Amino acid sequence: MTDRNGRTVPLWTESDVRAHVRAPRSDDDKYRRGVVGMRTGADAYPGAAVLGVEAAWRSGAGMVRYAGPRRAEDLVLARRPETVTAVGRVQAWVLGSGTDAATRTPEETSVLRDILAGDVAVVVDAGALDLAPEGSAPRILTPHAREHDRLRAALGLAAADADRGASVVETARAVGAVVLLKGARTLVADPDGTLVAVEAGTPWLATAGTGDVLAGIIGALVAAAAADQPRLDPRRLAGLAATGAWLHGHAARRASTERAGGPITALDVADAVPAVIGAVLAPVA
Ligand SMILES: NC(=O)C1=CN([C@@H]2O[C@H](COP(=O)(O)OP(=O)(O)OC[C@H]3O[C@@H](n4cnc5c(N)ncnc54)[C@H](OP(=O)(O)O)[C@@H]3O)[C@@H](O)[C@H]2O)[C@@H](O)CC1
Ligand SMILES: Nc1ncnc2c1ncn2[C@@H]1O[C@H](COP(=O)(O)OP(=O)(O)O)[C@@H](O)[C@H]1O
Repeated sequence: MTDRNGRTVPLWTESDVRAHVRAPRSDDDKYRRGVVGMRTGADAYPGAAVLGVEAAWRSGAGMVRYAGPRRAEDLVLARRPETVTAVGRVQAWVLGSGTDAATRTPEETSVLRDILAGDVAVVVDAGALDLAPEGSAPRILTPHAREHDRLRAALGLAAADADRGASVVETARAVGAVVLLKGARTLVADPDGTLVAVEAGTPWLATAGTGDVLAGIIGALVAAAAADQPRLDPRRLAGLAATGAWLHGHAARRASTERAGGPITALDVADAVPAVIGAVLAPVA
C-alpha cells in the first residue's frame, strides 16, 4: 500500500494476525489466558463500559475485571455476569472509553496515574488520553482524529495534516507509546517509527460505540500475550493493536454480511469476533 507521498506502508495481513492471537492450551487456566482490567464508562456514558467488557470477553479473555460508577457496573453485570468487580491482579488495562476528562474525579485521576506509572500494559482510550503522555507503562493509545489532534496539542504538536502516516509516527515518537489512529484506514505507529495500516472494515463501522468495542478487543489480546510474556516491547504491542483493528474490521464485515450487507451496531461487531478468531486459528487444510 503506497501513501500519498509515495511511501510504502505495509498492510496488516491475516498471517500477521495469526502470529498475534493466542490459542488456548490444555494446560491453561483462566489466569493463564489473561485477565483484562477495565476502568471505563461514566454516568453520562455507561453503555461504553458494557461494550468494552463484552468485546473483551468475546475476544477470549480468561477474566474481565471491571471498575466504574455504580450504574455502569450494574449494566455490565446485567449483560455479563461473568465479569468480576472485585479488585485483583490483571495482565492488561483498558482505560477511558466512555469517560470525559473534564468530569473525572481527583480520586479517579490518581488511580489512573498510578496504573499509567506501573508495569502492566495499558490501552488508553477517549477520556483517559489526556493522561497518556505522563505514563511510563507500556501503552497503546487509540484516538480517533479529533482525539488525536487534542493529544497532539497537549504534546505541543500542530494538528495532523493530510499525511496521517507522518503525523501518527510523530505522535508515537513524542508520546513514547504505540498510537493507533482510527479511521476507514487505521494506522498503527510505534515509538521507533514503524508504521502499519489496517484496511479490514466497512463504512458501516462508523457508528457509536465501535471504538469502545475496539479497545476491549485490544485489551484482551494484550492480556493474553502478557500472560505468556509479561514485558511486551513496543513492536509487539503495535502488532497486537493492529491485530485488534483487523479482527474488529473483519467482525464488522461478518456482522454486516449476516445482515445481507446492511447496517450493524457496536454490539453486533463484538458478537462477531469469536467467529473471526475461530477462522483465523482454524488449521489450514
Ligand atoms: N454508548 C456509549 O456509551 C458511547 C460512548 N461514547 C463515548 O463518548 C465519549 C465522547 O466521544 P466522542 O467521540 O463523541 O467525543 P469527541 O471527540 O469529543 O466528539 C465530540 C464532537 O462531535 C461533534 N458532534 C456532536 N454531535 C454532533 C452532530 N450531531 N453532528 C456533527 N457533529 C457533532 C461535536 O461538535 P460540536 O457539537 O461541539 O460542534 C464535537 O466536535 C467518549 O468517552 C466515548 O468513549 C462513544 O463511544 C459513543 C457510544
Ligand atoms: N468510514 C469508515 N470506514 C471504516 N471504519 C470506520 C470508518 N469510520 C470509522 N471507522 C471505525 O469505526 C470505529 C469508530 O471508533 P470511534 O470514533 O472511537 O467511535 P466511538 O467513540 O463512537 O466508539 C473505529 O474503529 C474506526 O476505525
